[in-house]
Amino acid sequence: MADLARWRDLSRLARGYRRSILGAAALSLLGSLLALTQPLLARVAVDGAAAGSLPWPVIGALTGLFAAQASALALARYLQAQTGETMTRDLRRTVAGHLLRVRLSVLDDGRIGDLIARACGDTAVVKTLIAQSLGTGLAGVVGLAAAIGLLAWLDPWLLAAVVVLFGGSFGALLAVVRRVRLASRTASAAEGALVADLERVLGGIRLVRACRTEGLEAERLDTSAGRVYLANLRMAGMVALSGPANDLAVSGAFLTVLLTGASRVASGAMTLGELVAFTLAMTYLAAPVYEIFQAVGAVQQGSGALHRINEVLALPVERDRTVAVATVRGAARRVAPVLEFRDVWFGYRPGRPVLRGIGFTVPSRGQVALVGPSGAGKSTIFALAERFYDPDRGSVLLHGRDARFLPYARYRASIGLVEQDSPLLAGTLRDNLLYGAGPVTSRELRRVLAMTGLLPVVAGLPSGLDTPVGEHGRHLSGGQRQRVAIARCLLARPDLILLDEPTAHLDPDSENVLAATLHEISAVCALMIIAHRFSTVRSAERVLVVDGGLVTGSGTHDELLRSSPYYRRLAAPLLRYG
Ligand SMILES: Nc1ncnc2c1ncn2[C@@H]1O[C@H](COP(=O)(O)OP(=O)(O)OP(=O)(O)O)[C@@H](O)[C@H]1O
Repeated sequence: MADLARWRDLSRLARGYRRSILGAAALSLLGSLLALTQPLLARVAVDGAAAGSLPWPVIGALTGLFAAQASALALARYLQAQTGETMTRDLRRTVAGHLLRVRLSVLDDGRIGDLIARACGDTAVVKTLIAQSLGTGLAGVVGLAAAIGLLAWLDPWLLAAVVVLFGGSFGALLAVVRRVRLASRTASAAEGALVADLERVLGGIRLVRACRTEGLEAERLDTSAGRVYLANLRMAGMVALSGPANDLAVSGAFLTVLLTGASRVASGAMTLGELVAFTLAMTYLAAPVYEIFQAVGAVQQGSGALHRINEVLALPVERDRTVAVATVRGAARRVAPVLEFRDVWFGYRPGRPVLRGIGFTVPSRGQVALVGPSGAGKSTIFALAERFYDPDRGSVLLHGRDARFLPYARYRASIGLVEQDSPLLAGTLRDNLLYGAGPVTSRELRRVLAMTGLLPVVAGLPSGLDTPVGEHGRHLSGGQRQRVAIARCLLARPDLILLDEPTAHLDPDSENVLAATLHEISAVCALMIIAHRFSTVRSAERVLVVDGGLVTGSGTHDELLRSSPYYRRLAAPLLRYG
């Protein structure tokens, strides 16, 4: 059953490349057939030479056949390699495209490094499968049948001896091939784990250095590398085992043919030319047998990789519902809140709700501040507002429309997100500002830079907007990164910006710049802020108190100070340090 599924997967994969696979198979076959005619000519040449005259036209034809065979095989190999490369490229595109759309809940659990290994390593294994197996295997089967036919025609008795010897090694090899598949899957999984470990360590290299855990991490990587080594070694052992078995069968067969043949030539039952022709034809038997084994081995290995790729392609992706939704325009857009949570329940794990019936609205202008103790669910509210996750119950509405029925791209175009650590991509400052923004005029860019207080920053950089920001924007300060992230959001012209305020202390100047920026922004679009600073809470038109996955209070700062003892307690540190 599993075998059937494997061949089905393979044939589905090969469907789009049928022409080049068949072309390569035809060329390989042509090479094999050209090879098979050589023993017949060799027999005439050797018998002629034994009789005392060299038949030059036959020798010329034989040389021509050698050249034609070599050319056909070279072309076949190139075509196979090209098909393998094309297929790998297409598979990588498909896997990468799929990974970019995979649901975030899946990525929360999955090991990113392992997914990278599958997208890069396993797709390359599949290439080997294609390059080695499909075309060659097909040609090998036909070539084997033709070689057996020729040998039977030359001498059926000698062939019987050969078949017995080859048959034994065939059985032994089949047993090995099955184990190779399992070992290959283990090796790929171990390799995925190693890449995942490396990705984790390099991603947190500053933490590793600061905690002086290089030795510990090196040990872990050693262990993972050791697992890959062992799995590959086991596979190599099995492949190596099959080699001598094959060689033994081939040597035995040759010896038997030469000994039996020599006595038959001596007794006059066979000419020397016939024995040479048979021996030559036998060498052409070994090649297809080898090709078939290689193909079966490659299919076993490749199907392990294909299985891992199929697992990635089976991961659920964000899919737009096919419901026509009219754009909300004009008055309706102005009247409806830009964002509404209506009795939203959500948990990362089944039966463990983090949000327990959250409800609030965000008007189309002004600032709404979210405050609450650590772990209350503030970031989770942002994650649902961005539709990184879907609510388990209740609904999120954008301009009064249920978010579930809006295309993801359209929904997210309306909502900008500025995370606390404001990750930037490597590239120039301009690249980062315009990332995902669409066409932007230089006037607009200047206006946003002024609004976010970035003009002096840009002026101070060696190449202005074209200065590289370094990996994750490390050449910029935390505050500057935050403002670049805000500017990037603004350039995409969203209706609402979600901003997770930095917890780190800002100097008074930076804090004033940020407060002024937020004030200006809230005049052009709605702003929802996870607030860590008294100044932010104070200037918000509305404050939402989130506690234990519920909104437990709502109003202005002053109203809440009067009405909510809990808020008073919560705001005390803000009042003290803000
Ligand atoms: N990706 C996740 N997978 C599983 N649980 C999560 C995940 N993210 C958050 N949680 C859990 O959900 C709860 C709410 O977390 P959340 O980050 O929303 O709180 P928060 O109010 O933003 O906290 P803080 O102010 O400390 O950032 C916490 O118990 C947290 O452990």
